[in-house]
Amino acid sequence: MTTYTVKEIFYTLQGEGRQAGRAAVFCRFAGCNLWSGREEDRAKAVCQFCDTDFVGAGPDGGKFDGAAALAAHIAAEWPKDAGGAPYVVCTGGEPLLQLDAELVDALHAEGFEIAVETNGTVAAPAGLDWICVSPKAGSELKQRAGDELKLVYPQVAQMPETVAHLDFGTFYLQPMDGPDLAANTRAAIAYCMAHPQWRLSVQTHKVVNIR
Ligand SMILES: C[S@@+](CC[C@H](N)C(=O)[O-])C[C@H]1O[C@@H](n2cnc3c(N)ncnc32)[C@H](O)[C@@H]1O
Ligand SMILES: Nc1nc2[nH]cc(C(=O)O)c2c(=O)[nH]1
Ligand code: SF4
Ligand SMILES: [Mg+2]
Repeated sequence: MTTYTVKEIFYTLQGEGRQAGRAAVFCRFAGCNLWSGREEDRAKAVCQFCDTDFVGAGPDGGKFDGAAALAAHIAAEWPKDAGGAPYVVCTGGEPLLQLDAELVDALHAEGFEIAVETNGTVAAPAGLDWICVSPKAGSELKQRAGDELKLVYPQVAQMPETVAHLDFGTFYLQPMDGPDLAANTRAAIAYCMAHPQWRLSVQTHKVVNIR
């Protein structure tokens, strides 16, 4: 039986991209292939700008034995008899290191539409309902099609021109959060206005101060 290692599970609104504003259960898997998650390793990591703690187990996290057990735990976070389509966002860390066909089936059996937020270095399993790929400079992109491509901007070695031709429904620039957020936002706005294929993705959950 597969054991899944989960940092946290929580109910909130999707803050980013095309589904922003939609109620969702977030399942944040522990671990990533582009950074250990330890601050002392950040400067030598492939991905150095991560805004997320995905190490260990936090609220409602831990180890889950089997897809059915994890899917049941996720389903328990969705409000009962509330209407709307149950929606789960699998993120991390890197969710595709753990999200497999068994878990896809188990989440569908619980009635969920399944979204994933991935760095694209691992091909997605079949059957996902929404694929968001966020390419990272210095990594090899294996998942080259999906519903939205959401590029954190700017990344000098991964500018929009390098991925604009890929097979995605919508193309987003998401300003890199950190000390230069204001300047990065201005630069992303200028790029989108000069290249209308691209749209701006604001991290709205940070603006309204929810998880
Ligand atoms: C924490 S990642 C987890 C999923 C996956 N590992 C990935 O990178 O797509 C979730 C989203 O946050 C984005 N992100 C991470 N750090 C960011 C930052 N400092 N500013 C803006 N977006 C960031 C990622 O690019 C990704 O779209
Ligand atoms: N509200 C909210 N929306 C999000 N969209 C993507 C997130 C992520 O960390 O993957 C995220 C997150 O952490 N919180
Ligand atoms: S790939 Fe995603 S989870 Fe991993 S370090 Fe980068 S932003 Fe964070
Ligand atoms: Mg986040």
